Amino acid sequence: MYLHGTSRINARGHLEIGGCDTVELAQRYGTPLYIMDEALIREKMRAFVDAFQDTGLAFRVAYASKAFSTLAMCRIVDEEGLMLDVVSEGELYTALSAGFPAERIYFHGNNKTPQELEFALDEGIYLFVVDNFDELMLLEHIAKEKEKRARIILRITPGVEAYTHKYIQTGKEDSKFGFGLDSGQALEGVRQALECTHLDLMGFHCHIGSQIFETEAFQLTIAKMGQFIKTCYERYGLVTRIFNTGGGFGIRYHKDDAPKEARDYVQAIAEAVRKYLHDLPVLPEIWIEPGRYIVGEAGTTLYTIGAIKEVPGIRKYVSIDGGMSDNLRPALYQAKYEAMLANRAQESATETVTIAGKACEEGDILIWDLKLPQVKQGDILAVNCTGAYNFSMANNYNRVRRPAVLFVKDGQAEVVVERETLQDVIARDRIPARLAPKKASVTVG
Ligand SMILES: Cc1ncc(COP(=O)(O)O)c(C=O)c1O
Ligand SMILES: N[C@@H](CCCC[NH3+])C(=O)O
Repeated sequence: MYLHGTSRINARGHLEIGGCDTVELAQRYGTPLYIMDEALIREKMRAFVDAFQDTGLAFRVAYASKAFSTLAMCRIVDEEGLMLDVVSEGELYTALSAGFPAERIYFHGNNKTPQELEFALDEGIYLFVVDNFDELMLLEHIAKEKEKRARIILRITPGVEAYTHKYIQTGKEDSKFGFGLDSGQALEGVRQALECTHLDLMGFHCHIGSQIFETEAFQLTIAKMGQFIKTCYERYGLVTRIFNTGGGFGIRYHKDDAPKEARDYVQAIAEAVRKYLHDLPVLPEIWIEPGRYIVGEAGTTLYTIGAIKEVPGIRKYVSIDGGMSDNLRPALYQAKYEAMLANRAQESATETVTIAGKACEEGDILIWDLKLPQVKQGDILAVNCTGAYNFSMANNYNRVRRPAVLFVKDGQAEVVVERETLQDVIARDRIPARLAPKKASVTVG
């Protein structure tokens, strides 16, 4: 397994992250357990900022909080001075509750509700990324009622197909997101936005997908957007102040993945910006909004190995105490992960096994054909690169309790999200009086 950030094998032959022995963490906090390497998160954020600083462009780096959003994470984003992209009132509420300044937050989403728009407007967020004509009218109406002005940028679908899973391609013309560029919707969106008396059109956004390795897709997008931005200036005199090129930068989940460094992505973006936007009256501020690249490699999930079943001559299923409830990505995108035995990290692989989750679904397979030392019940499996879209997509299917999240750094482990309790599982259930039991039958929990 590829070791990221502060991960290493310690003298006891155990996987260590952030100076903490993961086997001890599993014993102390239980499994499944999400572990986040705080130093690596910060390093990734700084890599983008440093790379942009070297380009000399005016820029902003945002963190896409959908990848992993908790109060503690928002504190780190704030301390590192990044902007924050939220896509729901829940993410916005999390950020504000963490003391994240509203003026560094902006709001994404293809169906923001009136309640969400009002909440965000009242809190004074920096801007809204308007996704469609209906939202444009709705936001104008709400801002007018409140006698406020809202900054906006329009989300444009540039018609670029990035090489990634089709469920996470978002830049193609046939997408639920954004104003289509090729169809002319984008230009019409600009015309309508400029007529809105309570909206300030600051610029544009586009995001072509996620887990993208090639820089060419970003450059092609900038080329198309550069042309569009020029057309907007010529036709409407619109000076584009902000051009957000989105996120989507790929990471190394698996040995076959070949991502680039933050610097490579930024240099490619900067090169394309200079090439395709140089003849504008003002070069817009360039924004990016990575999620996965910042937190993905920083996350590791620990599981305890339970039942082992051999299907003679076919395969050996090794079951863990989690699965698609804490990591939906293999079931949803056929995502591939690497893993190791955290308690026997120096031992060489002698068998090929399939890691099965505990959900009541045949498709709950976390990793097919993984090479490990001879596995025993009670071993601790560490799956790496689980920092993005694992905790944030976790669910209670089968009424499974969602795991705790730890931040580890310099030998210290801190719980940033508690493990759900059995009481949490039923906390919002109500029994109508007519169905009330004579007495509760549970004695634990
Ligand atoms: C609009 C938008 N911005 C940013 C992101 C973050 O993407 P990633 O985590 O791949 O960087 C996404 C998710 O794909 C997105 O839809
Ligand atoms: N959740 C997805 C990516 C989509 C991100 C947001 N548009 C993943 O796990 O890869």
